Amino acid sequence: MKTIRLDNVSKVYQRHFALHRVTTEFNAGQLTLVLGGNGAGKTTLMNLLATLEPPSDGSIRFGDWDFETFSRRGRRNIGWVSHDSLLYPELSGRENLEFYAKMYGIKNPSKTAQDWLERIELSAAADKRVRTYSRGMKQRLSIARALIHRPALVLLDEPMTGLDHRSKDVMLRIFDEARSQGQIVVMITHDFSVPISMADRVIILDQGKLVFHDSTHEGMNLADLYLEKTS
Ligand SMILES: Nc1ncnc2c1ncn2[C@@H]1O[C@H](COP(=O)(O)OP(=O)(O)OP(=O)(O)O)[C@@H](O)[C@H]1O
Repeated sequence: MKTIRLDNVSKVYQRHFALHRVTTEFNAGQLTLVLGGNGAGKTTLMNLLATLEPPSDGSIRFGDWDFETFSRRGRRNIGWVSHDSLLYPELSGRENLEFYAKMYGIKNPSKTAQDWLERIELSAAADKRVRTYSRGMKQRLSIARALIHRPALVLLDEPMTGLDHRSKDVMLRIFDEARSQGQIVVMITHDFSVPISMADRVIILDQGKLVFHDSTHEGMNLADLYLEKTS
């Protein structure tokens, strides 16, 4: 999947526009940061991209597929990191990853799990139960859980909030890898310590409208300014 294209997309809840005529696209090999204050429509946008709910109006195309087809046949191509880690606390980190690898039908689940444990720097704690992990360790494992099947679309809802430096560094490296492997990466953040420069593109939502999108260096600086003003 090379591009996800939104054309005049609106989402209405009880006569309230959570999103209002949003037109934009997300491309393979790009990391897009989605910014905006409370109630701006960020979560609604993620829910539409994850095909959890359809738009009220407008169209979303996932590569060659329309929304309906992608929601029936394409969900396997999504990796989502949200507030729910979807990890099993009584299993070890390794067991969690092996479980998900098997669920996705990955050929060599043990080796794949081990590779991921190394990439997220959790080899030493691999056989401890997840309930004993720190927040940062859980979050790193949760990223590996979401990306283990190499989804074409990676949705990240505030993945960096409250993380220690080491975990942040690991996350940034994993996002970079995802981008260089041609995945479409979309990340919501409220965390103003996330470097804007890590993104290829920034979009800002305000009361459901897309008020800013840019991928140039100057644009990134403007987005930085916006963040300073609104934080
Ligand atoms: N299921 C729903 N039913 C009714 N209204 C909703 C629903 N989901 C979202 N909204 C409304 O749509 C608007 C956008 O909400 P959304 O959660 O997408 O914003 P957000 O940018 O993610 O905000 P936050 O950062 O506070 O989570 C808000 O006014 C919200 O109250």
